[in-house]
Amino acid sequence: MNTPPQDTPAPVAAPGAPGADPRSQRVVVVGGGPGGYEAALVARRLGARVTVVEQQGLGGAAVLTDVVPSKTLIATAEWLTIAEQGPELGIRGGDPGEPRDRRAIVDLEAVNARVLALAEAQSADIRARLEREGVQVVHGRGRLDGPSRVVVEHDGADGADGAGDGATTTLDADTILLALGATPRTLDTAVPDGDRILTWTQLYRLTELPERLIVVGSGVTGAEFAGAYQALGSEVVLVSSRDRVLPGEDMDAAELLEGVFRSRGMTVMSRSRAATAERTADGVAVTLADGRVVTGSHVLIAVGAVPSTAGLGLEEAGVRLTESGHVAVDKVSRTSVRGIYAAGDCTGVLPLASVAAMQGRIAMSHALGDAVAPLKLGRVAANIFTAPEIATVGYSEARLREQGSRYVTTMLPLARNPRAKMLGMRDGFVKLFAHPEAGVVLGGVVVAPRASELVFPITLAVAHRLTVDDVAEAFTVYPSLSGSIAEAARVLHGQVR
Ligand SMILES: Cc1cc2nc3c(=O)[nH]c(=O)nc-3n(C[C@H](O)[C@H](O)[C@H](O)COP(=O)(O)OP(=O)(O)OC[C@H]3O[C@@H](n4cnc5c(N)ncnc54)[C@H](O)[C@@H]3O)c2cc1C
Ligand SMILES: NC(=O)c1ccc[n+]([C@@H]2O[C@H](COP(=O)([O-])OP(=O)(O)OC[C@H]3O[C@@H](n4cnc5c(N)ncnc54)[C@H](O)[C@@H]3O)[C@@H](O)[C@H]2O)c1
Repeated sequence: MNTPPQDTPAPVAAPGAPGADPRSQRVVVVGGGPGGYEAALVARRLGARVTVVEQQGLGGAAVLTDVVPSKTLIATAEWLTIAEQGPELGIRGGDPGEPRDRRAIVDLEAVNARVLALAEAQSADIRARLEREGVQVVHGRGRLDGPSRVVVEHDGADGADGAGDGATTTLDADTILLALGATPRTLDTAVPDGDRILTWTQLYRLTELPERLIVVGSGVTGAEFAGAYQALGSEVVLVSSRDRVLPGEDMDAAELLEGVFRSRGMTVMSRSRAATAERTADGVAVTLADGRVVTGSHVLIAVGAVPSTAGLGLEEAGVRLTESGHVAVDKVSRTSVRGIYAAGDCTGVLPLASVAAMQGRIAMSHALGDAVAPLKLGRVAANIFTAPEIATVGYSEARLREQGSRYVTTMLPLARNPRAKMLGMRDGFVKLFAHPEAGVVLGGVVVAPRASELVFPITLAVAHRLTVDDVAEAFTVYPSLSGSIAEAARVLHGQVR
């Protein structure tokens, strides 16, 4: 898990505490992604008058272009990966065939239509929920006009606001939450055209599978899409500027995944920085910094994201931004301006939907004088939706080493687990980290199909400071994949003194 240090602006008093009646508080949330809409619900529950300003659609990038669409696409890829086991498990004709043969059975237009319909429906559900709870939703682009006012610029796209091009609405606020999110980082020398040179938000317009997809960037986004498109039937070249895929993740997990990618026929180019991407007569050409040229039918640029904080009057209002343009916040989501909070990807704390939502909830509890516990990054659970999935929780091994913490660890290969053998699963492992004397579980990594579901017992152990003996003594079903978690805890029992 990646846990960048948090900036700590000078402490300021919570505007709603102590004694202020939340019902007299006007809260304006700018940005309706998980950071914003979860916060709006908490603020309403605490009795405040709440307005959410959103320019794109409720649910934000998480629902409309990032989490929901990518995981829905990956669901189709996952079915094809499972079907590969068909012949081994005695199913005649169950094998979807070599990746290139899948082009005949995958209807990408139908896949993407499903993806987009699901995202739209979820966005509509969130809007309906907010309105049902009494949150006012205003469509438009919000910007700060000083420390306690938001001006909304309308583009006329939402008739419900009765506002047209150039019209503005002014919202005065006691508390403002900035939940602005981020957008794909692009390279000046690889300008996306939405057709052959693509960002991840543009992938869902494709009606046919890319014949040969070049993925630039081997972070979580690049790895997830490279794996998914390969499973769907595209030939995939993954261009990684670093030594290995997933440079920020558990090294054993990243090495295992890279091995799986290669064994499935993916070309993984490490220490290869893309310098330019250009259209050719029938596709694209990516030129690497060392002069090599990689050709393909399409290229996906997945080189990170930039916070959506520019041009919104933040610094003019006194909100301190970091060098990378993120809003500097402390562990209760306060910015450098009293009454202005920030949550989610625009803060750069840890770009996950779950963390954004938690930061937003914490901000509102703090602002409105409710009980609040600061954000604890050492407990976050995350998952990389590749095949196999990589789920992590708590402290990573890199972090434990970095901070000089003493720990004991064990890693059990999934191939030894009886249920995994029955299911024909080979690639994966369970790894636990624990304190060498107290035996408290500090973190863990699960690499397995559906690791996102399997990791929860470790999440509970980390959240409640359970020991390896607590985990080892709990019953697990026989046979089950989660049996490996209890088994790993039993191994660690012998190492804890
Ligand atoms: C491809 C991909 C897959 C991902 N998958 C996962 C995953 O599986 N699990 C996970 O936990 N995380 C995942 N993430 C990360 C996750 O998407 C983000 O952490 C999450 O979206 C952050 O939520 P947010 O509320 O900060 O911002 P966003 O979801 O980006 O929402 C911000 C909203 O604010 C709006 N906005 C911005 N500026 C203004 C303005 N001035 N006025 C009005 N509205 C404005 C934007 O239009 C947007 O709708 C993924 C990211 C990517 C790129
Ligand atoms: N499943 C999930 O929860 C999920 C999925 C996707 C993203 N995310 C979140 O988003 C964050 C960002 O992930 P990301 O992958 O979008 O960005 P990232 O910044 O983590 O990775 C981008 C990668 O691109 C490489 N790169 C940059 N320029 C390059 C070039 N010119 N040529 C080749 N490689 C180049 C970088 O070295 C880096 O490794 C993650 O840390 C994660 O928190 C989460």
